[in-house]
Amino acid sequence: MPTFNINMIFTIISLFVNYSVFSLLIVITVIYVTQYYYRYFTRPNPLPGPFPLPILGNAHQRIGFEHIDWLMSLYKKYGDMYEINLAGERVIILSRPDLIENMNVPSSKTKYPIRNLITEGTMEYMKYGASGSGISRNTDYKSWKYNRQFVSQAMMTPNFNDKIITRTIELWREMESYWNIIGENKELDLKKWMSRFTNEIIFEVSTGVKNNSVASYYSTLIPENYASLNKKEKEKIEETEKFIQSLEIFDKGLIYFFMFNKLIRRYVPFIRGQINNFLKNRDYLFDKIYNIIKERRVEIESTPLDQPLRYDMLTSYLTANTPRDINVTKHADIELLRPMTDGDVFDNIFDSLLGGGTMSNLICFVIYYLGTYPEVKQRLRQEIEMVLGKDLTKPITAKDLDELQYCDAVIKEVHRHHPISFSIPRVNLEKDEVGGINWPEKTSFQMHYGAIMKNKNYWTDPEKFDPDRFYKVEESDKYLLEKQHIKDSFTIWGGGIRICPGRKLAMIVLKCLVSLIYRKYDIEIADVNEPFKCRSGLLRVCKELIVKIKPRIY
Ligand code: HEM
Repeated sequence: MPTFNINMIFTIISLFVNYSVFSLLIVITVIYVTQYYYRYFTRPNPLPGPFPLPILGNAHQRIGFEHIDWLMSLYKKYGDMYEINLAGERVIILSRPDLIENMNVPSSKTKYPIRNLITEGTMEYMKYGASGSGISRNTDYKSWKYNRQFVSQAMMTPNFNDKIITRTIELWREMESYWNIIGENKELDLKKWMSRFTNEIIFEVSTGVKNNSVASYYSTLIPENYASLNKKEKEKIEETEKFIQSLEIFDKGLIYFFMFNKLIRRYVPFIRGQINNFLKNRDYLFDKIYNIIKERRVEIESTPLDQPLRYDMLTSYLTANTPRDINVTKHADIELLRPMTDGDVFDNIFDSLLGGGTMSNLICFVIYYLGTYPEVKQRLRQEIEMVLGKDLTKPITAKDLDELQYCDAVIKEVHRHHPISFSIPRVNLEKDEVGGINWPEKTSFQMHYGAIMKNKNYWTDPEKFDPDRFYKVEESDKYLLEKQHIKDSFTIWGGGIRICPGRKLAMIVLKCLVSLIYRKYDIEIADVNEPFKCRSGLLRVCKELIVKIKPRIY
């Protein structure tokens, strides 16, 4: 079957010059559709999956579903290995541990060093070049490695864990003081508080600047306080709030650029409106972050050489491989010795800010589950008391956090049951065999953990919520399947060389905050009969969590 190029289209147009535009459109459509289905029916390694439409692929079948539920319903219909087509890209969905074992190899020799190909949608939304930059969407191994070393290094700086713990405790005390003023009988949207909390921590770690997002949010809730502020203070609060909201809007927009191709994004009326709003929001957000970078660059340049620079990720990126370099570890690889481009610095900071948002969702999920499983909350409290003692003011240490093993198990079980990262992409840069089939290089796969983490062949009674399946498993015979399979069938952070570099930081903040809250307070879900308000695009996020916070009765 020949491919139709522009000359042939002109020839066809000249043939039909006497016909109406309408007839011409019909002919072009027939040619396009025939060619589309010719390609579809002759594709290599056809797999079961929903039947696609030209231009739309399978996007129309997803309408009315959350992404996580759509993938799950297709899994139930088509099995462990099926294919979908979104924005013109064929994606193979894998829902069994043995199908994905090659994808999480923690070695530079992995055939799967990248997550996604840079699509035309990613290029538009992220304003990327062909290989991306920074870390998470980078498709060039050397450039990814170069960027990743700085994030890994930041997490390894001396006292990093202690600093995060101290900052989490400080910010918790501040947030607690606001909650106490608001009073125990008021309903709060915990999701809003948690996004500000995690954003403030991650913003400070990444940029070295305090953005006071918790205090700003509090001010917006108390009209008398807000009214007493001067114009400049109000503007600052509004700006901080706008920034947090725009990160959430950006996140929400991602799926549109993965699902719909340019034609749909540009010309389908309802979608076009949404896309324009997402792009406007993106421009605001990117400008804000670029300005932060520019300002810090000027500060560094105007700091005399004999004065030390403070340590934060942004300063580490801006000074990398320059005479002002504050990084302790230097690489021997000559190609890793260049200063960072603005694009790299931007993407690395942006990745961290998005990671902060993810943390707030997992905290909300944990709090929701603890609110609905009182016996689990009770056991968690016993552990917190055992590890931290009865003095409610005693600061938490890194050693305490290590000992909070049941807390660890609760977080894991919440994520198994209600995952944020339910489907993690991988692309092979070399041919590989998956499921007994040979796949050419640059095939897009998704490791469908949403299904893997609920598969009865790997999990005992998988629908049951029970943190014990992660707690001292080796010491009991209750969860034999888990004993054998957890390593390959569970994840929060992904795996292999692209595993989340923020996982240690996220676990510290999560465990710290859970202990600080539950040792002193009770969180009641306002309406336990209401479904948990979440949505899912590429990740599952909490939309709202209305609670009442009450001091604990001993
Ligand atoms: C509860 C919070 C978080 C969850 C559930 C989470 C989850 C994930 C997952 C599943 C991946 C993909 C890994 C893979 O492909 O195998 C990832 C990648 C990544 N995460 Fe996180 N993350 C969280 C917090 C953070 C934080 C706080 C940061 C910032 C410091 C961060 C920075 C990143 C980056 C930069 C990547 C890309 C890594 C690469 O491509 O090399 N994440 N995360």
